[in-house]
Amino acid sequence: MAYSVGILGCGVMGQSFLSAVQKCRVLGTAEEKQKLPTKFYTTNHNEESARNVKCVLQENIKKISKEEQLLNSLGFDEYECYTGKDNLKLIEKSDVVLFSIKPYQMEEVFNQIKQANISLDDKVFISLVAGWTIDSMRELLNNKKMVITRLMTNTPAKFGEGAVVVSHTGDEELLSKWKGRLNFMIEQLGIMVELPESKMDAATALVGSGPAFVLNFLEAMVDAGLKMGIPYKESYMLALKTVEGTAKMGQLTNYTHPSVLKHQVCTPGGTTIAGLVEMDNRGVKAGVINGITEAARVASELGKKK
Ligand SMILES: NC(=O)C1=CN([C@@H]2O[C@H](COP(=O)(O)OP(=O)(O)OC[C@H]3O[C@@H](n4cnc5c(N)ncnc54)[C@H](OP(=O)(O)O)[C@@H]3O)[C@@H](O)[C@H]2O)C=CC1
Ligand SMILES: O=C(O)[C@@H]1CCC=N1
Repeated sequence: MAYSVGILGCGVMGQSFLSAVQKCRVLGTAEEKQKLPTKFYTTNHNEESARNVKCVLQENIKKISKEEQLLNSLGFDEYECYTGKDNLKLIEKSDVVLFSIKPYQMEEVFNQIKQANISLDDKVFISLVAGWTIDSMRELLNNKKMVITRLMTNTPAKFGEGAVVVSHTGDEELLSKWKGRLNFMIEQLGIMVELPESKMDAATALVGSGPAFVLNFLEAMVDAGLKMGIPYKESYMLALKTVEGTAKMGQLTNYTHPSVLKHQVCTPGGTTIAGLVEMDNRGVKAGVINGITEAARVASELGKKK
């Protein structure tokens, strides 16, 4: 069944979502493409950003296909970019609506939707918005039946390299109709796990904010290389490959506990244990744990600030 997707708030994350889905639309098999939307609508706050979304996506396609193809030659039946004033038009035209506006913009937009009296039972709402619970969305919409999915991912999702946490809710019959297609579309963002919605604030901290934490560590590694006289580019390349290689090693050893892999690097009386002890003295590990749990605490507060 052909279906349409509207991205309400097509900024950093909305564009990441579109880029990942678009990549499969361009490169996927015929069977895969059948599970993806054929029509896309997007809204942005202002006219210039709305126009820019189309340019960004056209550029993406050129990069993926390495050919001068046009959006409409790639199996997109329809593609339109609106401004925030047309959010209701986007919702009316879309079977699935992805909300990727900021948390403080949600209440106004949801009130607009409620006042417009659009029939919602056959629509699917997906929210990427940190802190907003499914219950709070259902309450504002006064709808108990429709499928509402919460999604948390991160900026690497743009390249299909995201970590994704998803929770689906809604009427059982509607869910069974949609779940397969929604999961296939969402899997284009990266590795996906389904968890209860109660874990979404934790996911927001670990996954959503995660790239910034990893980049903070990476920046420190690059700076350390520079301090020891390694030129910037070489320092960045080496630090990046060390992070990437270590991440892959975790996967390739079937998720062997990090402490076991860490032990393999430590020569008695050697460099690594000296470095680790110094980092422990400076509270690096406790700082990371406290930083991530503090991010989760803030996530739990975001939906309450109305
Ligand atoms: N950034 C991240 O790493 C992650 C963010 N999130 C969540 O994703 C959501 C979006 O974040 P992010 O993409 O970073 O934010 P951005 O500011 O990049 O995107 C928000 C978009 O919403 C548009 N917008 C604003 N008001 C309206 C309106 N009334 N109607 C329609 N569109 C509107 C803006 O338009 P314009 O371009 O014209 O300003 C903008 O493009 C947030 O809720 C955040 O919690 C989740 C995971 C990771
Ligand atoms: O910083 C934030 O609030 C958002 C949510 C996760 C990543 N960015």
